Amino acid sequence: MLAVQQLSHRFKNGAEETPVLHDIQFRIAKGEMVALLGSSGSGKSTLLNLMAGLMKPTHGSILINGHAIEKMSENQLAEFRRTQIGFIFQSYELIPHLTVRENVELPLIFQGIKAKSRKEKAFALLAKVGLGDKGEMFPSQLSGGQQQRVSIARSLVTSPAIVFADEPTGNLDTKTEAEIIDLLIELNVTLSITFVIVTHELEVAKRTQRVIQLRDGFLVENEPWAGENE
Ligand SMILES: Nc1ncnc2c1ncn2[C@@H]1O[C@H](COP(=O)(O)OP(=O)(O)OP(=O)(O)O)[C@@H](O)[C@H]1O
Repeated sequence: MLAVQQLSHRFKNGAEETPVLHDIQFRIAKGEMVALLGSSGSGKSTLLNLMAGLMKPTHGSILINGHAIEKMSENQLAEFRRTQIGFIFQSYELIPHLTVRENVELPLIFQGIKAKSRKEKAFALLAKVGLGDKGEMFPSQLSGGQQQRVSIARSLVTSPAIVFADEPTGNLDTKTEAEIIDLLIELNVTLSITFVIVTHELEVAKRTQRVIQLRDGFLVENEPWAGENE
């Protein structure tokens, strides 16, 4: 489903070059839930941006469902991201003047899906994330955990091949964090969604099936998680 092959990346600022990722290699199978773990500055965001096609790597390849995304044109990439990739952000990134339902529908508008079908899909997903009765409220009327549930519903509405979550519980208290991870696990199991969860928290990584760990831009661990899968 996702294959990262001999991936290296360096940032260039004038004459100065900053090597950030070094010969990264791993695979993620369909339906896996993987944590990308590493401390601040280890290269997680850079790797995420490369896997999501937001940047081109200096060297190497990223294949999603057999498509080498670094070879795509900007237009192809934009279309690929819209249809195949879901995103969940630390700060939810909901549009404040749209209702919860309209926020979830938004990715479908860009796909030209008709209003009735959009609404049905949005409500079905809101019910799945436990917000079936909140569709006509505005994001500011919801708690942080509920807003993150909306953003999770939005990430799934296009039925993407893979969902990238960037520190999805970074703004939440411990109890809400556990509830959001519970929800992601449930969605992973019931809908076979492939999730990559970027985190610097070991507690979050421990709940996933597998951890891919970065240290100073090198892969240090890429094994099935041996420990407690609470
Ligand atoms: N545009 C850029 N130009 C130069 N260096 C950069 C650039 N973006 C990131 N870096 C450097 O790359 C390294 C990895 O950064 P990255 O943001 O990928 O780490 P991270 O693990 O996501 O950290 P955090 O958890 O703090 O977000 C850091 O040393 C950072 O300073």
